[in-house]
Amino acid sequence: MPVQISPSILAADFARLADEAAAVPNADWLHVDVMDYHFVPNLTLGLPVVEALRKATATPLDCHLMIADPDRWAPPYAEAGAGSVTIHAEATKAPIRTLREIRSLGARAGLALNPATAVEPYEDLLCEIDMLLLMTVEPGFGGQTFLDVVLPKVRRARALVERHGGRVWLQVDGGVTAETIERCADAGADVFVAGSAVYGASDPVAAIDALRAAATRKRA
Ligand SMILES: O=C(CO)[C@H](O)[C@H](O)COP(=O)(O)O
Ligand SMILES: [Co+2]
Repeated sequence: MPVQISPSILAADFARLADEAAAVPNADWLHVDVMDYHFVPNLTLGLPVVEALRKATATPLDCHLMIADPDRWAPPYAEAGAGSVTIHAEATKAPIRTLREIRSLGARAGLALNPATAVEPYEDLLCEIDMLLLMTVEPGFGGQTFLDVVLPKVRRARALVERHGGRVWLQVDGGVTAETIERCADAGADVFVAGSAVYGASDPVAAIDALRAAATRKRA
């Protein structure tokens, strides 16, 4: 699978979201961080903004739900037209039911793991998901420092994914820069979220090209 880059609008100007989406035409996805003050100590945006963004851009939306009770709140994001909906393993009480519902509504289903959550207990769920998201910062805020301590888990996750046919995408999120992306790609990630490294750059298009080139070099 070719490298994919998913710029996080968490680092964009929330007053100009349609323009900010248009500023990254070379992005594969637009990463939308939904936070609720409960699962994480921050509040961002929700369904109405996702619905509005869906109409404002042709780039598929990669919704990362950092919310309590995703079993109740995740399916509407798929109904709203998100291309991918990711729920946290630490928050769901019925992952299989919720992941199946997301898929049945036409979206790709993702499962996210916090930095300290082991991947091995979720091996049997790989057949229920299209993407595994490994957080490389503690969730809640953009602009944090990449946690190298997660890299061995990325390698173990890649091995598990390959053992199950290699179909599941492996996403890393948090502190991904032109420098840290190489280590992530080397460990086996193939979908890269980048907020500050894209929207904090003077030229977001060039920043995406540079991230993609660095990751592709390492995966080759
Ligand atoms: O899920 C997230 C934080 O919880 C964000 O997607 C992530 O932090 C991206 O921002 P940056 O690239 O600036 O770290
Ligand atoms: Co995110």
